[in-house]
Formats: sequence, structure tokens, C-alpha cells
Amino acid sequence: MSAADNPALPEAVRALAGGDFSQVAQRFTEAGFAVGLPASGVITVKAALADPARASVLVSVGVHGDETGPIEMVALVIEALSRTPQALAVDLMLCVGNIDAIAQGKRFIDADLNRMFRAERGSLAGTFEAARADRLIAATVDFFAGAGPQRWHLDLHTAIRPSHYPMFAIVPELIADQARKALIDWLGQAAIGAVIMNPKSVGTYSYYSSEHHGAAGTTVELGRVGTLGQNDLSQFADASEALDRLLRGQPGLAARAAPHVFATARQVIKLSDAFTMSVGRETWNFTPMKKGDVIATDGDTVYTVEHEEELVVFPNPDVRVGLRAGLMVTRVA
Ligand SMILES: O=C(O)CCC(=O)N[C@@H](CCC(=O)O)C(=O)O
Ligand SMILES: [Zn+2]
Repeated sequence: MSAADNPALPEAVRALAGGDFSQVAQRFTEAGFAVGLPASGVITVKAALADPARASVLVSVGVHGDETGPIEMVALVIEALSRTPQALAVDLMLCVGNIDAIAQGKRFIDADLNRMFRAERGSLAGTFEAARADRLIAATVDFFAGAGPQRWHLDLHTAIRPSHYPMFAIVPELIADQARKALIDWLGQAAIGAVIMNPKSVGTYSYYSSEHHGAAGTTVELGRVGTLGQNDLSQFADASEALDRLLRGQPGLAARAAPHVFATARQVIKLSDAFTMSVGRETWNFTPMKKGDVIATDGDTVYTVEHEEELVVFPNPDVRVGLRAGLMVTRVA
């Protein structure tokens, strides 16, 4: 049974998981907003009169179909907000990334959507998800066209494996200082324990928004993959509150702690089918490795730890050739 058909789910969750924004659209339209439905699973809600002082906030969920916690969290935030629609203080684009994969409870149908937000797609061109990426890119271009300088993109995910920091985020380095500070402050309010600064695109949605639309974009990992309707929503209390406040234009609550900051030492790219990793698939994110340790081998290429300590994030030898199979980070603060 697909998520959209599961009667046990709250109606708002069922609707969002299926990319159905009809009720939300109706409420904001009746309240006088300019509402658009530029693609299936995408809604934009803007002030009727364009206002460059208003922040533009893109929130995406379900870019990976089995990462369901943020779908539930966002569905409840938007449901509550749409019942008092005048409280929306930003121009909003809400995007349910891979509706078909959500329906099947899978990360993707054919290939990883979150590697297709770049012109050069290589072997990913022509896959099922490539067409979806094109639609999301077109909707994103339209959303940010003419937007004021305050631009955000929160791409909400969950991690496959356990993590020494259960909530963490990846932040493109190219975001301008002031916007990056505001973003990292917000991540702290959302109880995100660690931030990884990323110098280079691997084709992700949030990097794309940052690079091409000047958004303060981030991929946020909120816990672990799970079944829709079975997530422990209490773990998202701070993230949910921080999102709600952002959308209502309210100042954030003080962060319990600033996120720890990590730099990217290296993206480990799978070069061939000969790729093997020396860390197991169940290795926790942020597991430390020491200088000289072998991370992976790929034919003649040997990836070794070069700093005194590097921590491994997202180790996954099962990705397609050409894609990132892991991220090595070093502790900064
Ligand atoms: O847990 C994993 O191995 C993957 C979780 C996930 O989907 N992470 C994102 C991070 C995107 C980024 O680097 O900004 C991804 O791999 O797409
Ligand atoms: Zn993901």
C-alpha cells in the first residue's frame, strides 16, 4: 500500500507524502496569497504583492523516498500554519522531491535524485529521476526569480545509518558570510549537533540552490530512515519549532548549543566496480579514523586518511560508479 493510501496516517501526512497540496492551496488562496502548483508535489505561496523585503524559503522533503521523518514533521508544521494562513511571513516553496519513491518506500526508483542538480549528469541522464530533477529545477528557477536577498533552502533528509551526531547538516562553503551565519544559527536552534562545510557540489539540491540562486542552502539529516507514520516525532521538536518560527518570521529561540563544525577533507568517489571500502556498511557517521588508515581502494587508487584524524560520513560502497561513496571530514570547532 502506498503512503497516500494508508488510512492510518494523519490526513496532512498522507496528503504531503502523496504530493497533494489541494487543501493547503485552497486555504492560502482564500487568505489572499498568490499560490502556484508548478509541478506535482510542489507548491509556492507568495505575498499577493511582491515584496523584496520578504524572505524566500524553499523547504524540500522526500528527495529520498525512504527518508520519511521530515515528511511527517513538515506536514504537521504546514497543516497548522495553513489554518492561520496570515501568519505566513515568508514566500514559501514546499517541494516533495521523489513522490514515486515515497510511495514505494525506496530511496529512489532508478537513480539518486540528489545527484542530478547539475548540468553534467553522466550515466544518470535519461534515468527516471532525471526528468523529475528537471521539473524541480524549473520550479526552483521560477521561485527564486525576482526574490529578495534573503533566500533559504532547507532540504530535509535522514541518514541511512546511525550517527555520533544524530542530527547534522551539510552546508556549502560558497554561501556568503552573513547568510551562512544566519543559517548556522538557525541550525543550532533546530538542535543540529554538527555542520559539515562542503567546498564542492556532488549534484545535490541544496548545493544547487546555493550556487545558482544565492540561497543559504543546506542538507539537514534529521535522524534515520524509517517507515512513514512510525517515526518518533519527539526527536524533531526543536527542528519543528525552528522551522515554524522561520516561516512565521518570529525570532528563533536560543540554541541549546552551537553546532560543532567540520571541514571536508575529501569526497570519496567510486571510480569503478573494483571499488571496495575498508569500513563496513553499518559504520556510524562521524566514526574517527587515524592517519594512514585505508578508507577505500579502487584499482590502483588507494584512499587513505591524510590528517591526524578524519571522521567518515555516509560510507556507502553500493552507489553507482562516478558518485560519492563517502565523505571524510576533520573537526574544526
Ligand atoms: O546516510 C546516507 O548515507 C545518505 C543520507 C543522505 O541522503 N545524505 C545526502 C547528503 C547530501 C549532501 O551532501 O548535501 C545525500 O547523500 O544525498
Ligand atoms: Zn537523503
